[in-house]
Amino acid sequence: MSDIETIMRIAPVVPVIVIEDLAHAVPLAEALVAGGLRALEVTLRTPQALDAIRAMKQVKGAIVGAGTVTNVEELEDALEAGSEFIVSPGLTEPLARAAIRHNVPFLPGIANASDIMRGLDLGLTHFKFFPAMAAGGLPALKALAAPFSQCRFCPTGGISPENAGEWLAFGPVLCVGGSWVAPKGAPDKAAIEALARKAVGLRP
Ligand SMILES: O=C(O)C(=O)C[C@H](O)[C@H](O)COP(=O)(O)O
Repeated sequence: MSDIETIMRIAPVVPVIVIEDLAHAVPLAEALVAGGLRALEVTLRTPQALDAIRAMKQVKGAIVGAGTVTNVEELEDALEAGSEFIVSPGLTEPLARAAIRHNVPFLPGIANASDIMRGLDLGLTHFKFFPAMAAGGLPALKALAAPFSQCRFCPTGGISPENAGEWLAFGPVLCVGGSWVAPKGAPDKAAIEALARKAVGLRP
C-alpha cells in the first residue's frame, strides 16, 4: 500500500467526485485517467458512492479513494469497498486512530493551528486544507505552514484552474483538490480528458 505522500504526488490535482448515477462512474474515471489524473476522490455524499468506488477501481491506472469520510463507520465501509486512500473534511481522534489502525493512507482536513497540532500528536503530517479559499486562501496557509515545516498540504474548496497554479507554487502544497475536473452529469469523456490534461499542466 502506498503512503499518503505518494498518492499526493501522483498528479497536481485530485478530482473531487460526486457520483449521482452509477453509470457515470467508469466513463468519468476512464476520462480522468486518460488525461493524467490517476488519484480519484469519490465523495461519500451519495448512496451510489461505494458502488462507484468498486466500479472505478476496475479502470486501469486509477487509484480510487473515498472522500467526505467523517466517522469510523464510513471509513470501514469505504475500505470494504476497496478505497485505496481516505480523505476527510476534518480531523477527529477516533477517525484518525481508525485510519492508522487500518494502515490506510489518510488525508484529514485542517483549518487552523490546533487542528494541525492534534494531527501531529497522532503522528500525522499530511493534511487537506479545507475549506481552502473560505478559510483565508493562500495567505492563511502560508501563515499556518510556517511553524509546521514538517507538514504538507492539499488545499481543497474553491480551487479553480485560475488559482491552482499559485497554490501549487507554494512548496508545502503537494497537490490541490477540486471538483472542476469532474463536472456533474453524464460525462463528456473528451471534454473531461481535456480538463484533466490542462490540470496536469497547472504545476508551475
Ligand atoms: O466533500 C468533502 O469531503 C469536502 O471536503 C468538500 C470538497 O472537497 C469540496 O467541496 C470540493 O470543493 P470545490 O472544488 O470547491 O467544489
